[in-house]
Amino acid sequence: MQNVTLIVLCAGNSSRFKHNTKKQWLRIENEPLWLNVTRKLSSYSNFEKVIVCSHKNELNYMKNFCDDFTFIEGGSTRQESIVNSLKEVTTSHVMISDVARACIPKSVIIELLENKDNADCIVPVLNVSDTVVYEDKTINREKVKLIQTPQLSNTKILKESLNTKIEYTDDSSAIKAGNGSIKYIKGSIESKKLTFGDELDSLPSLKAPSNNFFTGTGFDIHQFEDKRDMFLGGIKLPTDYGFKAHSDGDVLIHSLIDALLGASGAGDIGEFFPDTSAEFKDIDSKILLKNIVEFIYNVGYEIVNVDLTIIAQIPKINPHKNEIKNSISKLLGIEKPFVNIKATTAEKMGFIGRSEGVAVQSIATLKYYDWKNK
Ligand SMILES: Nc1ccn([C@@H]2O[C@H](COP(=O)(O)OP(=O)(O)OP(=O)(O)O)[C@@H](O)[C@H]2O)c(=O)n1
Ligand SMILES: C[C@](O)(CO)[C@H](O)COP(=O)(O)O
Repeated sequence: MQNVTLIVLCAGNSSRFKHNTKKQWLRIENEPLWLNVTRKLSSYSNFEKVIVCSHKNELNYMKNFCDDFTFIEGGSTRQESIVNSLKEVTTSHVMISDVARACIPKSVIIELLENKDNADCIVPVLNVSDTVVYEDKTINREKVKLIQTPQLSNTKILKESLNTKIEYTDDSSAIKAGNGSIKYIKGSIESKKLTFGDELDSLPSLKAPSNNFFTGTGFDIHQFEDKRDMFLGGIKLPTDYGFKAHSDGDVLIHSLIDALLGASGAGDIGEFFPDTSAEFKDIDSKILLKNIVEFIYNVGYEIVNVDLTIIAQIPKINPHKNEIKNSISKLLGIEKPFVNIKATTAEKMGFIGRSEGVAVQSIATLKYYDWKNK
């Protein structure tokens, strides 16, 4: 066993990527990119521990995918994510890689490890063969290096070097600033970092996402309460009673959220928005749905269609169906024909039949974002 921990940084926002799906969640067949990258890197050597540093919104979801790694919540910058992850590192050395470098060859990992004791930080680099202009002046390209990851560092020295308020863009810059020694090894074109949305062609060796469909169901029920506004499907209905709830009580949106979470395997509404939290008291459920829709797109899905059945003795739903459909279509970011709203009474049976409340049953279908065909 190498006295080395592997950290894969997956906590970024992909803000320059500008696809609805974050780059770490692109699917390679059925596997998210972060898992594909971490599995490949961890198979290249005998690491003592493998840490996956995850965005706080995705930490619990990521944990569903694999029991073999340690999952750590990242910070708001790459450096903060490293500092958080380093708290779990007890080995003498640590290898840190960006998930955004998806196709690192095994030879780079082997060479890094072979050089482990030759400096405080071992860094793969590429030389530059194009002319380089800096602020309108052509500079000596022989002196320019393109710095890649993974970088292999002495853990103690890296921890000390990062005990600073200065933000470094990579580990070697921090170690160098603390007068640590650096050894450069040959990097690889295949290790190119995926940064911008139009760079997807830089992953030719990765397989396209599977064309599977994913289905989830949702169900929610709310009792009426007098003198409350009634919200259903994100619109306000003209009644003098609403729903008893911790939030605004939009039973349709809550049911739909559960269907979306079900289809993506992400748990249920209570895991995202606990009804014990003051933050969600009387909250507009449209905000909750927008949050979940962003999550669903971020983690690699597109919404195919939803079908919602409202079970209500009162109020009458038919006059409002079209408005609800428009509202849901807008909130989900899908065309109206892919949102179906049905309504039925309970034939005066049971508590819904006695006009004590409303239930909504939902089904949602998702597919993976097809990043190969964009
Ligand atoms: N708070 C952060 C920011 C970045 N990273 C990781 O650091 C690497 C840097 O690559 P980059 O292309 O900058 O990724 P993002 O930060 O996601 O991209 P952007 O800056 O465009 O939002 C990525 O693996 C990213 O997941 C991280 O773990 N935590
Ligand atoms: C660490 C890094 O990959 C080295 O090239 C790079 O600096 C990280 O990229 P970012 O865009 O600064 O996050």
